[in-house]
Amino acid sequence: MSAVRHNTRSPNKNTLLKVVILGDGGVGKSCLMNRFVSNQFDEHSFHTIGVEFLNKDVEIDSETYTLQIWDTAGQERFKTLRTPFYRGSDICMLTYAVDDKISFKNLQLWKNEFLYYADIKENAQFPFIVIGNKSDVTSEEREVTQLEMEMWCNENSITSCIETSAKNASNVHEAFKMAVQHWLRLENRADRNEPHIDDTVDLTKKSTANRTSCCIATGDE
Ligand SMILES: Nc1nc2c(ncn2[C@@H]2O[C@H](COP(=O)(O)OP(=O)(O)OP(=O)(O)O)[C@@H](O)[C@H]2O)c(=O)[nH]1
Repeated sequence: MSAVRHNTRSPNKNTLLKVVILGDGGVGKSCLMNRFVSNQFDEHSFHTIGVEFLNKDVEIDSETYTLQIWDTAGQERFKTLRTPFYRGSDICMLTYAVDDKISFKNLQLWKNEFLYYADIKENAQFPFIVIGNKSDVTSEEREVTQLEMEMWCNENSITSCIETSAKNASNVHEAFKMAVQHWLRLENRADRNEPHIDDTVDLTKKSTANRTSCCIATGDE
């Protein structure tokens, strides 16, 4: 499986994207999915066992994308139930809770687990997005700053991150939209680099590959 799949979009057909949400148990993965898909929030959400998925359409630049969102069980004891579902993912949301430093420190483990079980080469470009959920908590309860999130992303070459609250619906829609936009950037880049059969290669010309740089967005777009 390639890290970024070749674009097969056609004008009348929705693009189906598999989005997997990973992170420690209790950071709010199920609540994020339910807020996004059904605009509902459950104060007493139960732990997920294995995986669950829901579909939701998003529109970006007049194109519709169907997101197949996979909510996984964050607890260690469910590892063998969740990891078989990583393969074929188009987007990975690495999630922590801003009032839980350990869940933030564990992002590295989640990233590694995803790369391993999705069978993606370490150095391949893959659309990861980091989500700091529970941004509604008080400043006394907060254990991870936005700056710490941005620094971690920089160190890990992740260009998209955002703080959300599934509870008060802040930035939830934006997070999923940002994830698709990130996927599109990599997809378009892969398209540009795709050689065409009738291309003539000028070996005397130096490469001027026009790499777009993307920036971290941490608030409303
Ligand atoms: N304050 C606050 N609480 C939240 C938010 N999102 C989720 N919660 C609460 O956090 C708890 C865990 O939420 P879940 O969505 O079940 O967490 P999860 O990451 O899916 O957990 P696992 O299924 O065990 O992996 C629940 O009590 C939610 O009500 C949020 O944005 N803010």
